[in-house]
Amino acid sequence: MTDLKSMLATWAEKFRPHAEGVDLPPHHEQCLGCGPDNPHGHHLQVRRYGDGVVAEHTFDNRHVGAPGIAHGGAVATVIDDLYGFLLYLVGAPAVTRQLTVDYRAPVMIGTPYRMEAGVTNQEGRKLFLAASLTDRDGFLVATSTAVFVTVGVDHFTRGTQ
Ligand SMILES: CCCCCCCC(=O)SCCNC(=O)CCNC(=O)[C@H](O)C(C)(C)COP(=O)(O)OP(=O)(O)OC[C@H]1O[C@@H](n2cnc3c(N)ncnc32)[C@H](O)[C@@H]1OP(=O)(O)O
Repeated sequence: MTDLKSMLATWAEKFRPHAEGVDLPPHHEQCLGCGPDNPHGHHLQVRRYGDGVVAEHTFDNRHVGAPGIAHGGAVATVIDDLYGFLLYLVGAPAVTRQLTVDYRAPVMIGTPYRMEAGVTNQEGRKLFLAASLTDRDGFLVATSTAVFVTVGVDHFTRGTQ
């Protein structure tokens, strides 16, 4: 299990501008969205793309809802985690206050999708975010918006009390 101390020790290296196209580091090793050591996780790999972030992602049989189709909650999980990489570029930790997903078409198991996310507006502590998921033909499968609220490190100590 990732402890808070080791997670925070790596944050200065994460919450800074990263070069275009580079792989961004996971939030921590056990993160459900991107942690490489979480056997139940999505192992999302994300790159900086201009002012936003991009990932190519394929859902597998651990994430099935209806046969052959990704569970909507799994799709929302990955989108939520993708937003978490924008925080590196913003330069401050934040958490999801509101997340909406418009499921325009089924997300198929075993099919690669391109996911993009960016910041549409920032007002004080509030970050307004948007994301999209498209297939290889550029067909729009899902769109999303979210409101994240920046928090201090003390927010994360709650999980260790
Ligand atoms: C390190 C990053 C890892 C990223 C991993 C992926 C993301 C995640 O999974 S995060 C986990 C899920 N999210 C959570 O657990 C968060 C739970 N919620 C909370 O802890 C609190 O509600 C928290 C911290 C978000 C906000 O609480 P608090 O600090 O009291 O702020 P609060 O005053 O309620 O709201 C802050 C501002 O947001 C505004 N706001 C709240 N909800 C909304 C909304 N839906 N739309 C627009 N604005 C909103 C408020 O009006 C307020 O605005 P202003 O400052 O102008 O008055």
